[in-house]
Amino acid sequence: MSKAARVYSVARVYADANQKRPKEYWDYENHHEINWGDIVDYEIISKIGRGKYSEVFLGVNVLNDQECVIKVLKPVKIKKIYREIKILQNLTGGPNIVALLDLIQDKQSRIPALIFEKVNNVDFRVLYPTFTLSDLQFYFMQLLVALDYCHSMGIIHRDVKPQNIMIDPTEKKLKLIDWGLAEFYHSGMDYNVRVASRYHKGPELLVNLQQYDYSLDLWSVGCMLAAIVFQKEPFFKGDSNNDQLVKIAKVLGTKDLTAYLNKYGIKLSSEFDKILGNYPRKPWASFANDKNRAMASDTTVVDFIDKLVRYDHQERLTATEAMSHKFFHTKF
Ligand SMILES: Nc1ncnc2c1ncn2[C@@H]1O[C@H](COP(=O)(O)OP(=O)(O)OP(=O)(O)O)[C@@H](O)[C@H]1O
Repeated sequence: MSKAARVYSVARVYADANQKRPKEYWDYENHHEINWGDIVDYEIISKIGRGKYSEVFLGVNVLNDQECVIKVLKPVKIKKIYREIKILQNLTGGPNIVALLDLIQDKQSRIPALIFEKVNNVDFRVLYPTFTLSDLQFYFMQLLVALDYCHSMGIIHRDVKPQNIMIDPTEKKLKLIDWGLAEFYHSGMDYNVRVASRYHKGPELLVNLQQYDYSLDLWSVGCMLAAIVFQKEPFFKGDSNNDQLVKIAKVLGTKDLTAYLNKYGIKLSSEFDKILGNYPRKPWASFANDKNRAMASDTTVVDFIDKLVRYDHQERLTATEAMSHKFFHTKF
């Protein structure tokens, strides 16, 4: 991230969230006090996941017999590690945010590991197909509560996707995890667009609009909701980053994409000349079919998707606005 020569986009909400807080809150490169816990307090039980940046284990805290999740970081830039830790320290205790319980470090390799509360997650490929509109209302509200909280704390998650949302349906609990790509928002900064996973990348990332903000996370929420409602997982399935934009344009149309680029003075890379056609806007109703009719025929949920899945990041509902949408105030 770097200071921009031209400021062309500023967040509609929480633009000064970090500016009004002390430097120690957001300056993760220069302010990092870590009180390392004791590695002997934890034992590994089994491996539960492997990400790009870590290996994740189910563990136990032998002092209190509590299960936990141990995320052993792979060697990455130390700045990225400090950023994830600082963000987790700032957000732990917040609603529907996974709690960081401890930090440990291997004595020899000095490799750090993060200890988290464990969520009895049910895989989204199993869970989402069982959802009713009333479940969607409940869990998407919980997700928005988490996002509104992190945004109000000046933090963009930048990797919202089903794999990073842990849901325990028995306890009706949702936790937003994986803050490894999250970043502090400062207005007038140019950010790296190589964030989020392809299917959930907002148009801003795909057209190289670097002054994006919290609204990036709301695009990803819209993609997730559209995938469930229309039973099309993922909703936009690009074969590459450029193809991802083409897939989006085949739904939202080329005209609105051009208007978006013009509004912020962005020029599309010439790589798109050969692959981007002139597509009309596809009405949401055209995604309804016999299989998804139960949900896709509800006008409130479709209107909600429509207000999230917008090219223009400033047009999308903010997390606060989303929570007031009539979808959440309808009795199903
Ligand atoms: N608190 C938790 N409770 C239960 N399971 C968890 C928890 N934290 C992580 N996991 C599991 O471990 C996986 C990887 O965790 P995480 O996303 O934090 O790692 P990552 O290396 O950043 O992953 P990626 O490269 O996919 O972004 C998750 O998708 C999830 O299945």
